[in-house]
Amino acid sequence: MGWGNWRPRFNFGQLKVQSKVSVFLTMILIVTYLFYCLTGYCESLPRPLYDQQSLRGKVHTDDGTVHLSQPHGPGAHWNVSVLRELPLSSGHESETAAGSRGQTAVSSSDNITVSNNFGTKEFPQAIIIGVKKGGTRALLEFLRIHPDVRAVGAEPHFFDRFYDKGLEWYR
Ligand SMILES: Nc1ncnc2c1ncn2[C@@H]1O[C@H](COP(=O)(O)OS(=O)(=O)O)[C@@H](OP(=O)(O)O)[C@H]1O
Repeated sequence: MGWGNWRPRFNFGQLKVQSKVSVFLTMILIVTYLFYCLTGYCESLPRPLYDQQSLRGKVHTDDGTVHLSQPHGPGAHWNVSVLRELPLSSGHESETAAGSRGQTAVSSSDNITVSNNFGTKEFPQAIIIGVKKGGTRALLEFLRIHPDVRAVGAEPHFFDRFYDKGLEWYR
């Protein structure tokens, strides 16, 4: 056993096979990634909301409140839903007025306003109030179809249950 017997033992045939396999696996990964991208699975970021001019401003009220009906009798129950409308921008208005409401709106030349107010905390611009079984849910769902309307998912019960938590909680 001397130094003369030592020789590096490279198995070039095995290396070739391994590199072919790794290239093949990389190709599979790339093809899979492209497939998922093409079928829409890469859309993880929230999309900006496009303000459509023809559908603008139908929900907005001056005092921001909509009263649907009044409760009758003792124990009558109010249903309250909260609506938030996206900026009412008419092309030139968006930068100033929307900005003063803490929202970001960018107006483009073809009258499409891109507004991105994710993460902002604002009070609602309209509140749906109605008795139990008065059909408030149906009204909310119809309004929610409008692309400029954002509404809370469930009834927030701020006025009857969580009023003590204050306006910061409500916002
Ligand atoms: N347009 C119209 N016409 C007649 N009835 C209607 C309408 N829209 C909603 N509804 C009925 O209203 C009931 C639901 O009301 P609410 O959304 O206020 O329900 S809840 O109190 O919040 O649970 C619910 O009634 P029930 O199915 O008897 O529960 C709905 O069917």
